[in-house]
Amino acid sequence: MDASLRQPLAAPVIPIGADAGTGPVLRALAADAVAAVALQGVSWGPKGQDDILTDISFAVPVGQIVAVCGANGAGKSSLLRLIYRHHAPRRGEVRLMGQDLWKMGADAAARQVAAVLQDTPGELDLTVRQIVALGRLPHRRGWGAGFARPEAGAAVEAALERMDLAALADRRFATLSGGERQRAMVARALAQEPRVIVLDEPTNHLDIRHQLDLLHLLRGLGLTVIASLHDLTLAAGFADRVLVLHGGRLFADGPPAAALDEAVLAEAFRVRAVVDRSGPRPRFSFHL
Ligand SMILES: Nc1ncnc2c1ncn2[C@@H]1O[C@H](COP(=O)(O)OP(=O)(O)OP(=O)(O)O)[C@@H](O)[C@H]1O
Repeated sequence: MDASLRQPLAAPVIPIGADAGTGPVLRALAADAVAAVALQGVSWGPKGQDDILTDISFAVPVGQIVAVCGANGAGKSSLLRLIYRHHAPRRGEVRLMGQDLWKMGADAAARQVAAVLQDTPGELDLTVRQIVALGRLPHRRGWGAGFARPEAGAAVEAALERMDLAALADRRFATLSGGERQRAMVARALAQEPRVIVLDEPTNHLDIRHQLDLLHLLRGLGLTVIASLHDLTLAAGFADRVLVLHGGRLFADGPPAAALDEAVLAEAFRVRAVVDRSGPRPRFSFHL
Protein backbone atom coordinates (compact mmCIF):
# COMPACT_ATOMS: atom_id res chain seq x y z
CA MET A 1 0.00 0.00 0.00
CA ASP A 2 1.12 3.53 -0.70
CA ALA A 3 2.68 4.49 2.64
CA SER A 4 1.19 7.97 2.46
CA LEU A 5 -2.28 6.47 2.80
CA ARG A 6 -1.48 5.29 6.29
CA GLN A 7 -1.65 8.86 7.45
CA PRO A 8 -4.33 11.44 6.77
CA LEU A 9 -3.45 12.61 3.27
CA ALA A 10 -5.31 14.55 0.66
CA ALA A 11 -8.11 15.77 2.86
CA PRO A 12 -7.27 19.21 4.12
CA VAL A 13 -5.97 19.37 7.65
CA ILE A 14 -7.35 22.44 9.26
CA PRO A 15 -7.29 24.16 12.63
CA ILE A 16 -9.49 23.17 15.49
CA GLY A 17 -9.47 26.53 17.18
CA ALA A 18 -7.13 29.32 18.15
CA ASP A 19 -6.34 27.76 21.53
CA ALA A 20 -6.13 24.36 20.06
CA GLY A 21 -3.05 22.61 21.36
CA THR A 22 0.11 21.50 19.65
CA GLY A 23 -0.27 18.02 18.10
CA PRO A 24 0.83 17.28 14.53
CA VAL A 25 -2.64 17.74 13.06
CA LEU A 26 -2.83 21.13 14.68
CA ARG A 27 0.63 22.34 13.79
CA ALA A 28 -0.02 21.69 10.10
CA LEU A 29 -3.03 23.92 10.14
CA ALA A 30 -3.74 27.01 8.14
CA ALA A 31 -4.47 30.05 10.20
CA ASP A 32 -8.12 30.95 10.13
CA ALA A 33 -10.66 28.15 9.61
CA VAL A 34 -12.17 26.16 12.45
CA ALA A 35 -12.83 22.48 11.82
CA ALA A 36 -16.36 21.25 12.40
CA VAL A 37 -14.95 18.14 14.08
CA ALA A 38 -11.36 17.44 15.03
CA LEU A 39 -9.77 14.55 16.85
CA GLN A 40 -6.20 14.78 18.05
CA GLY A 41 -4.43 11.68 19.33
CA VAL A 42 -7.68 10.08 20.49
CA SER A 43 -7.74 6.64 22.06
CA TRP A 44 -10.73 4.96 23.66
CA GLY A 45 -11.53 1.65 25.29
CA PRO A 46 -14.12 0.35 27.77
CA LYS A 47 -13.29 0.85 31.42
CA GLY A 48 -10.62 -1.58 32.61
CA GLN A 49 -10.03 -2.95 29.10
CA ASP A 50 -7.52 -2.36 26.33
CA ASP A 51 -7.91 0.40 23.77
CA ILE A 52 -10.40 -0.27 20.99
CA LEU A 53 -9.48 2.93 19.14
CA THR A 54 -5.86 4.01 19.13
CA ASP A 55 -4.28 7.36 18.37
CA ILE A 56 -6.85 8.71 15.93
CA SER A 57 -6.27 12.17 14.47
CA PHE A 58 -8.19 13.96 11.74
CA ALA A 59 -9.98 17.23 11.19
CA VAL A 60 -13.17 17.64 9.18
CA PRO A 61 -13.77 21.02 7.57
CA VAL A 62 -17.21 22.59 7.84
CA GLY A 63 -19.53 21.16 5.17
CA GLN A 64 -17.41 18.11 4.32
CA ILE A 65 -19.18 14.79 3.72
CA VAL A 66 -17.20 11.98 5.32
CA ALA A 67 -17.79 8.21 5.11
CA VAL A 68 -16.30 5.99 7.80
CA CYS A 69 -15.60 2.50 6.45
CA GLY A 70 -13.99 -0.63 7.81
CA ALA A 71 -14.61 -4.30 8.51
CA ASN A 72 -16.91 -5.52 11.30
CA GLY A 73 -15.39 -4.61 14.63
CA ALA A 74 -12.93 -2.11 13.14
CA GLY A 75 -14.22 0.60 15.47
CA LYS A 76 -16.61 2.65 13.32
CA SER A 77 -19.47 2.93 15.83
CA SER A 78 -17.01 3.59 18.65
CA LEU A 79 -15.47 6.44 16.66
CA LEU A 80 -18.89 7.95 15.97
CA ARG A 81 -19.76 7.68 19.68
CA LEU A 82 -16.73 9.81 20.46
CA ILE A 83 -17.98 12.46 18.04
CA TYR A 84 -21.52 12.64 19.41
CA ARG A 85 -20.26 12.74 22.98
CA HIS A 86 -21.36 9.30 24.06
CA HIS A 87 -17.81 8.14 24.82
CA ALA A 88 -15.21 10.39 26.40
CA PRO A 89 -11.72 9.85 24.98
CA ARG A 90 -9.27 7.98 27.19
CA ARG A 91 -6.44 10.00 25.70
CA GLY A 92 -6.45 12.93 23.30
CA GLU A 93 -9.10 15.46 22.51
CA VAL A 94 -12.30 15.76 20.50
CA ARG A 95 -13.28 19.24 19.35
CA LEU A 96 -16.53 20.45 17.90
CA MET A 97 -16.46 23.79 16.10
CA GLY A 98 -13.20 24.53 17.89
CA GLN A 99 -14.40 23.71 21.40
CA ASP A 100 -13.47 20.75 23.54
CA LEU A 101 -16.56 18.52 23.43
CA TRP A 102 -16.21 17.58 27.07
CA LYS A 103 -15.87 21.17 28.26
CA MET A 104 -19.24 22.09 26.80
CA GLY A 105 -22.47 20.86 28.36
CA ALA A 106 -24.44 17.98 26.91
CA ASP A 107 -27.18 20.29 25.62
CA ALA A 108 -24.66 22.67 24.03
CA ALA A 109 -23.07 19.70 22.26
CA ALA A 110 -26.48 18.40 21.17
CA ARG A 111 -27.35 21.78 19.65
CA GLN A 112 -24.36 21.30 17.35
CA VAL A 113 -24.20 17.57 16.70
CA ALA A 114 -27.08 15.18 16.05
CA ALA A 115 -26.76 11.41 15.86
CA VAL A 116 -28.79 8.88 13.91
CA LEU A 117 -28.11 5.45 15.32
CA GLN A 118 -28.56 1.89 14.10
CA ASP A 119 -31.01 0.57 16.63
CA THR A 120 -34.07 2.63 17.23
CA PRO A 121 -36.30 1.84 20.19
CA GLY A 122 -39.42 0.43 18.52
CA GLU A 123 -41.37 0.10 21.72
CA LEU A 124 -41.73 3.85 22.30
CA ASP A 125 -45.42 4.69 22.50
CA LEU A 126 -45.08 7.98 20.65
CA THR A 127 -46.25 9.22 17.28
CA VAL A 128 -43.79 10.00 14.53
CA ARG A 129 -44.33 13.73 15.09
CA GLN A 130 -43.59 13.34 18.81
CA ILE A 131 -40.43 11.38 18.06
CA VAL A 132 -39.27 14.06 15.64
CA ALA A 133 -40.12 16.76 18.22
CA LEU A 134 -37.63 15.11 20.61
CA GLY A 135 -35.00 16.64 18.35
CA ARG A 136 -35.97 20.02 19.82
CA LEU A 137 -35.02 18.95 23.37
CA PRO A 138 -31.52 20.51 23.34
CA HIS A 139 -33.10 23.83 22.33
CA ARG A 140 -35.59 23.99 25.17
CA ARG A 141 -35.27 26.79 27.67
CA GLY A 142 -36.21 25.50 31.07
CA TRP A 143 -38.30 22.38 31.43
CA GLY A 144 -40.18 21.75 28.22
CA ALA A 145 -40.72 25.42 27.40
CA GLY A 146 -38.98 25.20 24.02
CA PHE A 147 -41.58 22.81 22.63
CA ALA A 148 -44.26 25.46 22.76
CA ARG A 149 -42.36 28.00 20.69
CA PRO A 150 -43.61 28.37 17.09
CA GLU A 151 -40.14 27.90 15.57
CA ALA A 152 -39.92 24.51 17.30
CA GLY A 153 -43.13 23.39 15.58
CA ALA A 154 -41.90 24.76 12.25
CA ALA A 155 -38.61 22.87 12.54
CA VAL A 156 -40.49 19.65 13.27
CA GLU A 157 -42.91 20.10 10.35
CA ALA A 158 -40.06 20.98 7.97
CA ALA A 159 -38.14 17.88 9.03
CA LEU A 160 -41.21 15.66 8.56
CA GLU A 161 -41.75 17.16 5.12
CA ARG A 162 -38.12 16.80 4.12
CA MET A 163 -38.10 13.11 5.01
CA ASP A 164 -41.39 12.50 3.21
CA LEU A 165 -43.12 11.63 6.48
CA ALA A 166 -46.01 14.09 6.53
CA ALA A 167 -48.53 11.33 5.81
CA LEU A 168 -47.14 9.22 8.65
CA ALA A 169 -46.79 12.01 11.21
CA ASP A 170 -49.66 10.85 13.42
CA ARG A 171 -48.87 7.13 13.20
CA ARG A 172 -47.40 5.40 16.25
CA PHE A 173 -43.68 5.05 15.72
CA ALA A 174 -43.85 1.39 16.79
CA THR A 175 -46.05 0.58 13.79
CA LEU A 176 -43.56 1.84 11.18
CA SER A 177 -41.43 -0.38 8.96
CA GLY A 178 -37.67 -0.44 9.53
CA GLY A 179 -37.08 1.99 6.66
CA GLU A 180 -39.81 4.38 7.81
CA ARG A 181 -38.35 4.35 11.32
CA GLN A 182 -34.95 5.15 9.92
CA ARG A 183 -36.38 8.13 8.03
CA ALA A 184 -38.12 9.29 11.23
CA MET A 185 -34.82 9.15 13.12
CA VAL A 186 -33.16 11.24 10.41
CA ALA A 187 -36.09 13.68 10.65
CA ARG A 188 -35.53 13.91 14.41
CA ALA A 189 -31.88 14.76 13.76
CA LEU A 190 -32.88 17.43 11.23
CA ALA A 191 -35.38 18.95 13.71
CA GLN A 192 -32.44 19.33 16.06
CA GLU A 193 -30.97 21.83 13.54
CA PRO A 194 -27.39 20.72 14.18
CA ARG A 195 -24.21 21.85 12.46
CA VAL A 196 -22.87 18.31 12.31
CA ILE A 197 -24.84 15.14 11.71
CA VAL A 198 -23.38 11.75 12.58
CA LEU A 199 -25.05 8.64 11.21
CA ASP A 200 -24.27 5.02 12.04
CA GLU A 201 -25.11 2.85 9.03
CA PRO A 202 -27.96 5.13 7.91
CA THR A 203 -28.80 3.06 4.85
CA ASN A 204 -29.60 -0.08 6.89
CA HIS A 205 -33.22 -1.05 6.29
CA LEU A 206 -33.58 1.30 3.34
CA ASP A 207 -34.45 0.08 -0.13
CA ILE A 208 -32.15 1.24 -2.90
CA ARG A 209 -34.36 4.22 -3.81
CA HIS A 210 -34.46 5.45 -0.20
CA GLN A 211 -30.70 4.81 0.21
CA LEU A 212 -29.95 7.07 -2.74
CA ASP A 213 -32.57 9.62 -1.65
CA LEU A 214 -31.14 9.78 1.86
CA LEU A 215 -27.54 10.18 0.75
CA HIS A 216 -28.58 12.80 -1.82
CA LEU A 217 -30.52 14.65 0.88
CA LEU A 218 -27.60 14.49 3.32
CA ARG A 219 -25.31 15.95 0.67
CA GLY A 220 -27.77 18.79 0.08
CA LEU A 221 -28.14 19.86 3.72
CA GLY A 222 -25.12 22.12 3.78
CA LEU A 223 -24.09 20.43 7.04
CA THR A 224 -20.99 18.55 8.00
CA VAL A 225 -21.91 14.88 7.68
CA ILE A 226 -20.02 11.90 9.10
CA ALA A 227 -21.58 8.52 8.33
CA SER A 228 -20.44 4.95 8.71
CA LEU A 229 -21.25 2.91 5.62
CA HIS A 230 -20.62 -0.73 4.81
CA ASP A 231 -21.44 -0.33 1.13
CA LEU A 232 -18.24 0.98 -0.41
CA THR A 233 -19.88 1.87 -3.73
CA LEU A 234 -22.38 4.05 -1.86
CA ALA A 235 -19.55 5.52 0.22
CA ALA A 236 -17.56 6.35 -2.90
CA GLY A 237 -20.60 7.91 -4.55
CA PHE A 238 -21.60 9.95 -1.54
CA ALA A 239 -18.53 11.10 0.32
CA ASP A 240 -15.93 13.79 -0.30
CA ARG A 241 -13.61 11.86 1.92
CA VAL A 242 -13.36 8.34 3.29
CA LEU A 243 -11.81 7.31 6.60
CA VAL A 244 -10.92 3.61 6.67
CA LEU A 245 -10.55 2.08 10.13
CA HIS A 246 -8.63 -1.14 10.61
CA GLY A 247 -8.06 -2.72 14.01
CA GLY A 248 -9.10 0.49 15.76
CA ARG A 249 -6.62 2.65 13.89
CA LEU A 250 -7.09 5.18 11.12
CA PHE A 251 -5.69 3.16 8.25
CA ALA A 252 -6.48 5.36 5.25
CA ASP A 253 -7.91 8.84 4.89
CA GLY A 254 -8.53 10.60 1.62
CA PRO A 255 -10.85 11.07 -1.33
CA PRO A 256 -12.74 7.86 -2.14
CA ALA A 257 -10.56 6.81 -5.07
CA ALA A 258 -7.40 7.09 -3.00
CA ALA A 259 -8.65 5.80 0.35
CA LEU A 260 -10.47 2.82 -1.16
CA ASP A 261 -7.74 1.43 -3.38
CA GLU A 262 -7.04 -2.26 -3.90
CA ALA A 263 -4.22 -2.45 -1.36
CA VAL A 264 -6.25 -0.74 1.39
CA LEU A 265 -9.23 -3.01 0.73
CA ALA A 266 -7.06 -6.14 0.75
CA GLU A 267 -5.62 -5.27 4.14
CA ALA A 268 -8.59 -3.63 5.87
CA PHE A 269 -11.29 -6.05 4.63
CA ARG A 270 -9.20 -9.13 3.79
CA VAL A 271 -10.70 -9.38 0.30
CA ARG A 272 -9.30 -9.12 -3.17
CA ALA A 273 -10.88 -6.12 -4.80
CA VAL A 274 -10.96 -4.89 -8.35
CA VAL A 275 -11.65 -1.18 -8.60
CA ASP A 276 -13.15 0.06 -11.86
CA ARG A 277 -12.07 3.66 -12.26
CA SER A 278 -13.60 4.26 -15.67
CA GLY A 279 -16.51 6.35 -14.31
CA PRO A 280 -16.57 9.51 -12.26
CA ARG A 281 -16.51 7.46 -9.03
CA PRO A 282 -14.82 4.12 -8.34
CA ARG A 283 -16.88 0.92 -8.52
CA PHE A 284 -15.86 -2.27 -6.78
CA SER A 285 -16.01 -6.00 -7.26
CA PHE A 286 -14.77 -8.28 -4.52
CA HIS A 287 -13.39 -11.83 -4.30
CA LEU A 288 -12.18 -13.96 -1.43
N1 LIG B 1 -18.60 -0.89 25.39
C1 LIG B 1 -17.86 -1.88 24.88
N2 LIG B 1 -17.39 -2.85 25.69
C2 LIG B 1 -16.63 -3.86 25.20
N3 LIG B 1 -16.30 -3.97 23.91
C3 LIG B 1 -16.75 -3.03 23.06
C4 LIG B 1 -17.56 -1.95 23.50
N4 LIG B 1 -17.84 -1.17 22.43
C5 LIG B 1 -17.26 -1.75 21.37
N5 LIG B 1 -16.61 -2.86 21.74
C6 LIG B 1 -15.84 -3.76 20.87
O1 LIG B 1 -15.01 -2.91 20.10
C7 LIG B 1 -14.87 -3.40 18.77
C8 LIG B 1 -15.30 -2.31 17.81
O2 LIG B 1 -16.70 -2.16 17.93
P1 LIG B 1 -17.51 -1.15 17.01
O3 LIG B 1 -18.96 -1.37 17.28
O4 LIG B 1 -16.97 0.21 17.18
O5 LIG B 1 -17.12 -1.70 15.55
P2 LIG B 1 -17.78 -1.42 14.12
O6 LIG B 1 -16.65 -1.13 13.18
O7 LIG B 1 -18.85 -0.38 14.23
O8 LIG B 1 -18.40 -2.84 13.81
P3 LIG B 1 -19.64 -3.32 12.91
O9 LIG B 1 -19.30 -3.08 11.49
O10 LIG B 1 -19.71 -4.78 13.22
O11 LIG B 1 -20.87 -2.57 13.37
C9 LIG B 1 -15.72 -4.66 18.70
O12 LIG B 1 -14.88 -5.77 18.88
C10 LIG B 1 -16.69 -4.51 19.86
O13 LIG B 1 -17.10 -5.76 20.36
